[in-house]
Amino acid sequence: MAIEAWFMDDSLEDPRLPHHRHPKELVPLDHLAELGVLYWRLNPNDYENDEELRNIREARGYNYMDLLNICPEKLENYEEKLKNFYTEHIHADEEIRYCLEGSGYFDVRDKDDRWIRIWIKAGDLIILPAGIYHRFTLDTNNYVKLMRLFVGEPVWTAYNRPQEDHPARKEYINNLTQKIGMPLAAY
Ligand SMILES: CSCCC(=O)C(=O)O
Ligand SMILES: [Fe+2]
Repeated sequence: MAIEAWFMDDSLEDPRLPHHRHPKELVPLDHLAELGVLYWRLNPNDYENDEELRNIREARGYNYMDLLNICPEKLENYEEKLKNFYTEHIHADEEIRYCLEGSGYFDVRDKDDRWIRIWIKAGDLIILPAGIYHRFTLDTNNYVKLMRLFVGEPVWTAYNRPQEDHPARKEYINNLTQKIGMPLAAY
């Protein structure tokens, strides 16, 4: 089954709940592609020898790789990190995450500033473009093991919203406007 994504409700309940709207409003993958979010489904078993992953890394220049276990036992400053992950932010570079075990939610803002929740599970590799507002939370399963990829020396700096004057944000909005072919008054 492909990755699932949906528009979120406005409730302030526990972020680890799904936060579907009622009735559910699912978001098709091509809608995510319009926002510059890319996605692959890979085989997470034996990822060290996976040719598909190797090809993606080669094609996109992802020479840096590390693994991140998000659970209280394995992640230092667990609470604080999770709080930061769930604070809306952008980066100057792509955010590339490959889920090897467990699951979690990447929330991204669409062109109308609505939250889209993307549910990633083992085998899902997603790329968020530089400059897209996003955040991350675990789901009620409370565990994820992620591979992080990067071009060159990794920079994980998060710039919290608002960042309308950040060059990466400006460029992102520019690309988005060109893709859609009309000005975005809201920005
Ligand atoms: C740890 S995965 C996702 C959290 C995030 O957005 C980030 O690391 O910048
Ligand atoms: Fe991020």
